[in-house]
Amino acid sequence: MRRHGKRLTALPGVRRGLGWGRVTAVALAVLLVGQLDLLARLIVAVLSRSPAVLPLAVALAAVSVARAVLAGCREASAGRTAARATAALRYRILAAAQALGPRWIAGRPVGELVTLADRGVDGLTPYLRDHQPAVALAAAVPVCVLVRLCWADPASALTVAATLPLVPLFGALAGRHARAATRRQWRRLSVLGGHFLDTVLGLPTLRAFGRADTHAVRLRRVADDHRRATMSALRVAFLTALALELVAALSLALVAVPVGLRLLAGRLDLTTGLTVLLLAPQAYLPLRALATHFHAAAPGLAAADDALAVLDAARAATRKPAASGEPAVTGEPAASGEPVAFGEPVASGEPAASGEPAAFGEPAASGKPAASGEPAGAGEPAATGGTGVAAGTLAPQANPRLRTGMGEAGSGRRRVLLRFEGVTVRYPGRDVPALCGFDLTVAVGERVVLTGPSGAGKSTVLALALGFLRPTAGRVWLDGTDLADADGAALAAWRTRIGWVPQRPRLFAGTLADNVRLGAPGADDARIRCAIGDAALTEVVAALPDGPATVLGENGHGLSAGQRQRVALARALCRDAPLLLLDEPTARLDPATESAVLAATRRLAADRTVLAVAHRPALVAAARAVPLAPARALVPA
Ligand SMILES: Nc1ncnc2c1ncn2[C@@H]1O[C@H](COP(=O)(O)OP(=O)(O)OP(=O)(O)O)[C@@H](O)[C@H]1O
Repeated sequence: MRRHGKRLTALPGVRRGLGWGRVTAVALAVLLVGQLDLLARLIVAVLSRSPAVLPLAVALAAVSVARAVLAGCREASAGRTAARATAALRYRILAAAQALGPRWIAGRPVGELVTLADRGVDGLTPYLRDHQPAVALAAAVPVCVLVRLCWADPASALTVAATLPLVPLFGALAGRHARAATRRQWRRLSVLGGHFLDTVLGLPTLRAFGRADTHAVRLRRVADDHRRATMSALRVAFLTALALELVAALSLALVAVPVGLRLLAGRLDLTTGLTVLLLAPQAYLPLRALATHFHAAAPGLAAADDALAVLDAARAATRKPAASGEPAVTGEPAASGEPVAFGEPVASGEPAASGEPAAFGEPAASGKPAASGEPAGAGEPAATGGTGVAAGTLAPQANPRLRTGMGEAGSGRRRVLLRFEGVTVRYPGRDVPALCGFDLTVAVGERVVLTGPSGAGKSTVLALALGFLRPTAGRVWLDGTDLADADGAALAAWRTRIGWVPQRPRLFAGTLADNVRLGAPGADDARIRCAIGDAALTEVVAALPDGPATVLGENGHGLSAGQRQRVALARALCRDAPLLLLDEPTARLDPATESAVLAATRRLAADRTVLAVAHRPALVAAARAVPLAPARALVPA
């Protein structure tokens, strides 16, 4: 519990809410003692027909109202705190998932993440709304009651003080089992959520292959596991409550019986006896309530483990390493294999580190490589391109030349936008790396197409360029910034300059225009229409009932796979980004549509940098081809 406490209190409003909860707990404890004290006196006054009845009744009514109002305010505040904190945590989980990227999300059952962000985070409400305020009450009330009992009857106070620790002691013993049981229950629930969503999403496939029944049986088995885990958690909760009731009842008997005997023997006055009998149960009550709230909060705390793990993973993934090597801004030629800093020109046509040929359609080398030792950034005439911008700047519009790539070609020098140096990527749990010692340099304005057999690591290269992955070895330079040095904000800025068409594009429920606008939230209708036209979608959209305003179903339901691909292309084109990353943009298209999309892509690529993956010769013919061999072929046996 303490493990989470500190981190959960860092959520917005929680610290203030807990502070207010502690203050009101003390006030409520004082009011409770006063209320019961007055009640005891009032009963005695009524029995003895004392004239103090009226003032005592008025005082009791006033204290009762004050207590009720304070308790109401406290509950409302706790509810508000919990709602605010859970909303913030949910947002952070989604932001963390976004920072971790699609590869991380794809690596775990999507239903688990949904269950975590939904029911898991909801489970924290009882912890923040009920359990935390109950902790404050459990600390304040017994102390106030004991102080009052000490004053009224020290013998009873001693009995209460001696038996009171038994309640938290039994609670803690049972709590250990409860924590393990609820942890098991939460695990089963997330597995169930994952299976359920996987089954629903894959229902068409399952039905087509006649496997829906088998999956239903599996789902039932997982649901049974969850039911058993839930029953086990409930059993622990019921047994704990029973044990605590017994402890409290026995403890009260130890207080009440002597008080009764002393009352009968006339060794205790009625007011004191009544005060003790009314107050003593109140010392145990908040501790028993705390145990109940603990059981209600336990599932949320189990989910908090997972939520904090996701946030930690995102922090680790986007943390800027302390002393990683800075790129040497020395002005050495790119071919020397040294890292090239942002703003450093590369001689056009000069073989890159990987020994690739000059970019397609670009004039051959006309400029000499910068002499070693010559400062790369400074001292270059502005017209020759790529100068004067500090290394590490991934922000958009860092250099307007990036927009077009013009000028560099003319001057014979082109600035390096992307550079992979001896990059190796090994996915967790895989013996063979996905990429091994990969080298590639992409200059501004270049069009490069990665080719190679399935599994050669083409999509992995794009994931590195997007900053979704970090290399196991080697370096990736994103516009002169080492990917290893790029933190979350730098990567977010870098991605604003990228138009990306993934291999399996994801469309969202909403209008077709909204799906295209996702790439450029401020785009007006004319720009959307233009992007739709460029992606050869005009006829498709015209045939839809409401044109671009037609509402699509989940993941573009209502469009063919090829049409969905083109919507994703339109989204990337609409973004008007200087760098396009295309992962098989024309897969799933018929030859006629493919050539229309290719023509549009080539037109747009004319003033952009393009790194594409393609098996089809049509796209390869329009750019510099970089063949990739599967890494296992490069790894010595
Ligand atoms: N998340 C992952 N976890 C483990 N291994 C992965 C993961 N993603 C990819 N791989 C492995 O890495 C290798 C390269 O995958 P990648 O998707 O980059 O290949 P590709 O060349 O794009 O293939 P295709 O042409 O079929 O899309 C493959 O062997 C694949 O099995």
